[in-house]
Amino acid sequence: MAPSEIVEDGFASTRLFNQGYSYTYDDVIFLPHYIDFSTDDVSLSTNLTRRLPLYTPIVTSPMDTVTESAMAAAVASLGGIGIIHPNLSAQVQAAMVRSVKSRRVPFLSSPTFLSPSHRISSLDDFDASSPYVLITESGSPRSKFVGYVSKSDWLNLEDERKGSEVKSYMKTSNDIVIPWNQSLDQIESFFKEKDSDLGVLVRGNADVATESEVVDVVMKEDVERVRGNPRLGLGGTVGPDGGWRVGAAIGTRESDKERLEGLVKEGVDVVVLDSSQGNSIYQIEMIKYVKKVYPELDVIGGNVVTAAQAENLIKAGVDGLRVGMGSGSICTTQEVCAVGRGQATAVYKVASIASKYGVPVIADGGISNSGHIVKALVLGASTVMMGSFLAGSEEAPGSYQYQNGQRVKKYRGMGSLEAMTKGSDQRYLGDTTKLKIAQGVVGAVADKGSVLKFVPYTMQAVKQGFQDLGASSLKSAHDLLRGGVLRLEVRTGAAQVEGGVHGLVSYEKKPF
Ligand SMILES: NC(=O)C1=CN([C@@H]2O[C@H](COP(=O)(O)OP(=O)(O)OC[C@H]3O[C@@H](n4cnc5c(N)ncnc54)[C@H](O)[C@@H]3O)[C@@H](O)[C@H]2O)C=CC1
Ligand SMILES: O=c1[nH]c(=O)c2[nH+]cn([C@@H]3O[C@H](COP(=O)(O)O)[C@@H](O)[C@H]3O)c2[nH]1
Ligand SMILES: [K+]
Repeated sequence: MAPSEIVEDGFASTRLFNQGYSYTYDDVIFLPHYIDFSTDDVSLSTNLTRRLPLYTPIVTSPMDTVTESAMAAAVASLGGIGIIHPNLSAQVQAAMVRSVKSRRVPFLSSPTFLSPSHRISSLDDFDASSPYVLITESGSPRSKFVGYVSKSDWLNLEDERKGSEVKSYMKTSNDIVIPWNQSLDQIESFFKEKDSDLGVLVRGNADVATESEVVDVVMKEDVERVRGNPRLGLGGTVGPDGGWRVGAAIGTRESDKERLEGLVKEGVDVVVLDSSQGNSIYQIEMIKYVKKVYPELDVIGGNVVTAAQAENLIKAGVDGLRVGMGSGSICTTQEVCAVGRGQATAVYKVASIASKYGVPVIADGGISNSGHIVKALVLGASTVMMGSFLAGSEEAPGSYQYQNGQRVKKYRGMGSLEAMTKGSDQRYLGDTTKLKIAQGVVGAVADKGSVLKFVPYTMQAVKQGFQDLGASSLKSAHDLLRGGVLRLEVRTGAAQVEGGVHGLVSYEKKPF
């Protein structure tokens, strides 16, 4: 008798997920399969939506402590994509989309802009991310670059000159202007050639005020910082215009149609309808509206956790689905509303249906390690969306603080009272009730350094997981799972303890 006839090695996915349990990622484990390729042969290329391909299956969460321009540019440079959050004015959200799309290298700064007749009254006029104030003809980024002031130059001015118009002391130089779409190599040679420490990235006709735009200021050390990170080996997520691709989230209210118009004008590549329960008349109407008015734009619906919810949104016309209800690290939806689903089960069920229609699925929330990413992708997701995993990075909005001696960054739920009162009052208060109920918390996450460093390491770990499963691509993983070749088991409480580090007096966990 063959061994397979004597023992049953785990369950096929259909059997495991049809027992009436809501499984989380930690509840389930894959049994290893057969390796006949190296980790370098594993491709994680995928699709975010029907028409938007990615080299890396990473999507950043549209939350105000996770995704603004710097995060979206950095993750796009790694082959993933960022979704700009909507908890700010429509104009600022659209400007962030434009800013991401005007970059080819993930620099971080967002300098202050002034016109030649403005005055600097204190160091507070400099943005924390940049030691320079940039001077343009109109005082906004969208006009001709005329000069700059550095913090040290301003501090070294005699006291009586500090309050005068910046044009009287700014430095001017056409020598530091670099076209926005130059590569890291080209920018590096520029610094060598000009023997300069500072460059200003400019888009459009640098000589004409109304046709030019300052995209960023870059210092020599920025080039070295970006250069010092591991590369994923493939190109970034570049759109047809040569800039990074980027998405944005919107709601389902009437005012969101105007917000969307502004985003489309700036070339947004994909839009996410942001809701905890996407199977609603509001969302279905919004999907139909977007598909009718902007047929070229892919729209992601959600969130959903059941096959029935998913089918409704697919029939309404979505190009991608976001899966997860209450599984996020800052989410209290399951406690507050008694609704949701274990994330492993949710991803498996929704992806099983969505794949029949060719609609890619984003596994959203609950990811805290590379193993969770492997599980999400193998269970049928095409990408993973992450909040807490990215919120402690340099690229996330906000500055680091110290909490009990540890360097941390704030991370909060978009349904927390704090986030709701910041921008989305109207959305949350509904228009009829004044009672605010939080569905999320405000917290902090540890400093993780740059996503340019830890994301490539994480994806290397994901490739090793795929290799152990004998899957050299997402498609092959999904085929093995649906064909019943890949076997799974539920881990008991003791099995979960055994699978973690245990029995040591002390240890240091250094993933790379
Ligand atoms: N994934 C998850 O488990 C959860 C995520 N969140 C996050 O919190 C944020 C907001 O989620 P939600 O509160 O679900 O936002 P939402 O905008 O879908 O809903 C807020 C309220 O407004 C109502 N509403 C929406 N469109 C309307 C319209 N056109 N007319 C009248 N009423 C309308 C909804 O029915 C709901 O009562 C999102 O960022 C979401 O991702 C919140 C809770 C859970
Ligand atoms: O119940 C919730 N209340 C909230 O206030 C909230 N804010 C975000 N989200 C969702 O959580 C996801 C991020 O989860 P992670 O931190 O686990 O990656 C996000 O991508 C969202 O789907 C919320 N869910
Ligand atoms: K939760």
